[in-house]
Amino acid sequence: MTTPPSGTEPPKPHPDAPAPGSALGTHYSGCFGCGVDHPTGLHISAFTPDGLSVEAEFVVGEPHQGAPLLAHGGVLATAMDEVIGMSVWLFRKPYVTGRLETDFLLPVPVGTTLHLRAWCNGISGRKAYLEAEGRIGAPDGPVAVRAAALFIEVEMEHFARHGDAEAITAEHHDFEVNP
Ligand SMILES: CCCCCCCC/C=C\CCCCCCCC(=O)SCCNC(=O)CCNC(=O)[C@H](O)C(C)(C)COP(=O)(O)OP(=O)(O)OC[C@H]1O[C@@H](n2cnc3c(N)ncnc32)[C@H](O)[C@@H]1OP(=O)(O)O
Repeated sequence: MTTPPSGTEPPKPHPDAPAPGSALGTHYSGCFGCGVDHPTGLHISAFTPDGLSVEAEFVVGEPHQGAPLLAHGGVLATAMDEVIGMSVWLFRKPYVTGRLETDFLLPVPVGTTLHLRAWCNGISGRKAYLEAEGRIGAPDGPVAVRAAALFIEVEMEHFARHGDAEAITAEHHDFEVNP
């Protein structure tokens, strides 16, 4: 379910994608994954090396423990969800997570810098097929976490209808609630 149908072309960068090397801002200041105003969030900040994929570093801290001095798997899955969500936003359409599969290959001690990378394997209709990995200590370090995801394209109205339209217009000035 997270593998693109055969014949799906690899994606090309969107004409409005950020330039290679650009930092990606937060999509919402209150986001648990990337929000700058979130008091206890993961505060993941990322950049795109190529307009198609995303790279970020996440330092595992004491608030992220599951077992003593080891990262909680759900926190690591959140980090994967976040960088995958950032990477699909490069295609300049809103998507939500439909399915997120996570493989935990190595324990991740508190204090570890996880080097995260997310990329898209293909888009077919409303479905985007994505992957991510988290490597310990360096961009070519051992893979501790791997994820595969199916994200589903939605209208911006999805967030207004189910969430807070005013918060969206406050941060996405191009979004009109009643266009
Ligand atoms: C202030 C601004 C805010 C706005 C910012 C916008 C830009 C964002 C930018 C950057 C983001 C960066 C970071 C984000 C990171 C976090 C992402 C998250 O965690 S998102 C939250 C968790 N996910 C949900 O809450 C989804 C809840 N689910 C739903 O709302 C619906 O189920 C939805 C929209 C996913 C699908 O519902 P339907 O009614 O539109 O469509 P149907 O027909 O059910 O599905 C379409 C196709 O997808 C398949 N599908 C759907 N769910 C599936 C699943 N779980 N597994 C497999 N296939 C699935 C279906 O089988 C169908 O396929 P067939 O067209 O028939 O081939």
